[in-house]
Amino acid sequence: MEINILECIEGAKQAQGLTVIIDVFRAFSLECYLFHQGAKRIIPIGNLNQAFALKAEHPDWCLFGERKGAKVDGCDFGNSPNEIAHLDFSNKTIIHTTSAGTQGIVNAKGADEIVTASLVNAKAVARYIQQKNPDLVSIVAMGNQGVCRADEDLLCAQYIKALLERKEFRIDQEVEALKKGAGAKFFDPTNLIFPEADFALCTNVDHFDFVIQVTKNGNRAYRIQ
Ligand SMILES: O=C(O)[C@H](CS(=O)(=O)O)OP(=O)(O)O
Repeated sequence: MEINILECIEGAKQAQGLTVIIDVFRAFSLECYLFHQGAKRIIPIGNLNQAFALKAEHPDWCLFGERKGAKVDGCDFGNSPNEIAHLDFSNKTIIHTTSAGTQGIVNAKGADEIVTASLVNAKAVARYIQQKNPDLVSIVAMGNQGVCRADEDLLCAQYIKALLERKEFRIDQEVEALKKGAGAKFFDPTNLIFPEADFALCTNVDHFDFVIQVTKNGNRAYRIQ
């Protein structure tokens, strides 16, 4: 099995084989919580206008929209797992558009198959890949706004690669280090966009035992396994 780590939207464009699109802070952590809280399916969207048009056609669907970390005006929710904690999304269809995560999905046009990942379901994703045993795996760390490196996404990519290669990886230590690095924004009292509680929710390593798979045409995501 050949495993390549790629980064950002440009990396997603190059991805081939079984492709893992990673966004730890916060898109694909949020999606795990949404499925855990009952969501039926998620529609990943790149373009905001398209997301609003879909919501207008289906007013009962929930629209989650984020740009530069902030909730987009007119959306039902932003990108924060804390914002939706304890809400019931049973049987709901979710429209999700974000700066980085969903951009990765819509740009991974060369992928044979797409699954998303974050620290909260990394081990489940590695197990899924091991079961499928593809020749080629592309792991894409989506980064900040899809254009520059985010340490938490690269960390998750390296963790999944280490699991696939059965190598030791000190994930707890690395997550702790994020508090003073890429995750410091969650602890900055002047920052009103990233709630502190999101850090713990997004770094709850291997909390979920399921995988999120995107359909071949890239326009629906479902919880599998
Ligand atoms: O909402 C988020 O946490 C991020 C913001 S940024 O674009 O990465 O700075 O969006 P996401 O698409 O979840 O990475």
